[in-house]
Amino acid sequence: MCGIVGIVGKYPVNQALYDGLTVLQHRGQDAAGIVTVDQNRLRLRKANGLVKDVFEARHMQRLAGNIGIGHVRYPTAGSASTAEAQPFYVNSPFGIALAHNGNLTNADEVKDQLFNDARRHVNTSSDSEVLLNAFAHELQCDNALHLMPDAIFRAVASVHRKVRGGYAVVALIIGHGLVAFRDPNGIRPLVMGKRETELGTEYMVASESVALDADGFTVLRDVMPGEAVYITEDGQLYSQQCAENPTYTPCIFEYVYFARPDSTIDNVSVYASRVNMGKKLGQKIKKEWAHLDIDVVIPIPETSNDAALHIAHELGLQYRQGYVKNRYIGRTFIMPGQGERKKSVKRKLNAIKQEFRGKNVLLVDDSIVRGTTSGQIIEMAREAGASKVYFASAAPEIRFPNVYGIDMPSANELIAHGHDVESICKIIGADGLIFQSLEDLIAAVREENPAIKKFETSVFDGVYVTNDITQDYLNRLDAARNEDSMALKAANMAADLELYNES
Ligand SMILES: O=P(O)(O)OC[C@H]1O[C@H](OP(=O)(O)OP(=O)(O)O)[C@H](O)[C@@H]1O
Ligand SMILES: NC(=O)CC[C@H](N)C(=O)O
Ligand SMILES: [Mg+2]
Repeated sequence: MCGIVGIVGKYPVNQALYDGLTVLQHRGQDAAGIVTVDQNRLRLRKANGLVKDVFEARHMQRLAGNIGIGHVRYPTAGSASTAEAQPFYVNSPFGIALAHNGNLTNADEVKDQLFNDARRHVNTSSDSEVLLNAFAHELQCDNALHLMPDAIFRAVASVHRKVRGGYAVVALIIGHGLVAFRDPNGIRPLVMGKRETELGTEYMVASESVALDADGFTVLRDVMPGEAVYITEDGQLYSQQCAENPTYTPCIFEYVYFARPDSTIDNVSVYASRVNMGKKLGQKIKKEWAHLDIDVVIPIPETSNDAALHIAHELGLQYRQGYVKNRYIGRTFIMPGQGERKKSVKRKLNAIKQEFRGKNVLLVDDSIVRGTTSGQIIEMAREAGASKVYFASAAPEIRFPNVYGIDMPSANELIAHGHDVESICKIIGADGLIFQSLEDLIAAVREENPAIKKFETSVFDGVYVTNDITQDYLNRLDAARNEDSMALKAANMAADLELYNES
């Protein structure tokens, strides 16, 4: 789940882009990049690493200009090479840079088509470079010296017809301005806002509203599924629905795990949805586990904190922060490779013994994906002296791969795949395990915005909203991106000479 930002300002935007990316760091920890336009030229800095490490003072000085976009990456396609850090760039037409959150499900076909139709070469294995070329190709078809808003919207409409999957996009077109668009199902989030200055209105788009808050922009609204927004260099704002049959189907996992609680996505406060998840799961526990003698509720920091507190309230039990989180270690789930993830749990979390000794504890997490966290955390609870360790997950069992921008490519790596609750409980070593039902999860989020009738819930139910996911596709995805093939790719990567090679 990457993070994207874009600003059309009246003053230099480098610092605001940097600050926006910093508060979106939880969406991608692997690479970061910024592109600005200065005197008709694109200025680029991108590299692997956290925002604070990628941009040094000398890079920030180079990133001049009042208009720019930025990206933090969590790879879901291609490799982890610096060459696949974003934004990507093509020089024709006009000079375009693009940043993408999401994942295309027909990138290979589109890539072949672009070569056959337009002799366009895509140099990396990133689906985002394919998306950029698809957009550039459609803009090129117009053949005008300067594109009017209608031409840009026509190009986005053609992109919607040709590419499939999840995508929220920001792009810069030299001599024109910033274009932002969202896939026709609205799987990935995108919000826009504005800020008044003495020189006029500045506009910003971002994956989450928290980036707008950090930069002092006020939220105007979400970009609608299928909609495109075009803000010219001098600050004229145009928007148009570009999809033929848009549906409002945002990814429910944003609310479960990805987004920050202080963000509002599609008019749903992420925090409020997590409170609701806690309340609903608390009620279920009360009903189904009335016979259990739980002493205390303990969250697994940090995403589960809000849900856990409300489970405790429902049960009338104490909520205790039994684990301390090392603030210098990032999120485990979005780390590349199971080895890294496994090692990081113990470096990241440590138990406070007094909260466990002789007690029956209920540990709460937002979700169980590969079981990396839960298995180790339960072991820690026992080592700290817990008598019984029960476990509750605020999301249902994750049994199916994700194809829209979350790196869960292989069903076999999911702990719930092919297992019922009892056997998952055994594998993670708990004395009892309970999951939220999908119905309750959907209700928890919908309560905050009933206008959303449906969510993208494929990891829980195997229903893919783009209607193009076959077992054959999932098999190919698994073969290309499971742990073993990614490890092999990483080993071979050092031998690749990258086209993008600036430091
Ligand atoms: O079953 P797993 O494969 O371990 O994945 C699920 C865990 O990973 C995430 O935590 P993470 O450390 O990424 O972030 P957090 O600090 O925001 O909770 C999530 O909150 C769960 O704790
Ligand atoms: N998580 C994402 O949004 C990833 C974007 C893109 N598919 C990449 O791998 O770079
Ligand atoms: Mg967690």
